[in-house]
Amino acid sequence: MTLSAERISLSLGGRSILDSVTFAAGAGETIGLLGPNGSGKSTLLRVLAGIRRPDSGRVELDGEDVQGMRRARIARRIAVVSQHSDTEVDVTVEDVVRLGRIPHRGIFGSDEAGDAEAVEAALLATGTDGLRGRRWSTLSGGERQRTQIARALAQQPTELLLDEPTNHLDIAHQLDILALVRELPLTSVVALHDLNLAAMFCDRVIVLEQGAVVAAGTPTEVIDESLVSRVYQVKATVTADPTDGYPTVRYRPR
Ligand SMILES: Nc1ncnc2c1ncn2[C@@H]1O[C@H](COP(=O)(O)OP(=O)(O)OP(=O)(O)O)[C@@H](O)[C@H]1O
Repeated sequence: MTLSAERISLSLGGRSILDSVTFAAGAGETIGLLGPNGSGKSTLLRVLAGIRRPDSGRVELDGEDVQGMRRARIARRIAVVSQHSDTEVDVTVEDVVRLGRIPHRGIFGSDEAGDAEAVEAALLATGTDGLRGRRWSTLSGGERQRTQIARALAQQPTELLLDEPTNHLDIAHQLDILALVRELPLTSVVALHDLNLAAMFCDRVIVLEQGAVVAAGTPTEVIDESLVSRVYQVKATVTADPTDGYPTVRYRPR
């Protein structure tokens, strides 16, 4: 269960958006995708999910080219939580989570017991079981985000791609969602802005700047004062947390 990108390049509107991006996520790894606004994180996630075709390079799922795979087959493997997941129809939380089961429906219908079990497990894991009957339009931003993550989990993917999943979440839910992602036996690629959370929950991080990978490795190897200053143009003090050793970033005013 590995997802890899090999020299992915993509231009949009005459501008280079992804520039020869290469990386491989091993089975069960949580990879943090870091980089400033507009550095190409969401675009790379879309390419990894087979939603956007790169100009050159290839994405492989267990060694197979994603571009050659049927959509339904990709959807049984890869679940995506995008930044602006929304729904036009005013359905309930449970209905949204149940959408995650669509890729598993065969021509002879679905495994109803399996579907119900997956939906239940996803609701429980994300703490949305208490919201199951609530209408989407009545949910807060954080509740919507957790519902979308539940939908992705109900899909029972082997790879999970999340675009800023902690957006809108309070601190407790940020910690809970990232702990959950890390504990799941899935390969996850997570776009994140918060370097401290990335340090706490990612096995490895990849840093993009103007579409190119400028650093990659464990959070301890990558997240340091020079990176924060070079890539984000922010002065910071980075220390190793005395308890767990993770790099801890304290920003200075600009
Ligand atoms: N369809 C498009 N046409 C032209 N430019 C695009 C298109 N989609 C994205 N871009 C540009 O590609 C660049 C990368 O965008 P992307 O959304 O991947 O960045 P990001 O790192 O996810 O940013 P953020 O942190 O702000 O979410 C941006 O400059 C964006 O304006």
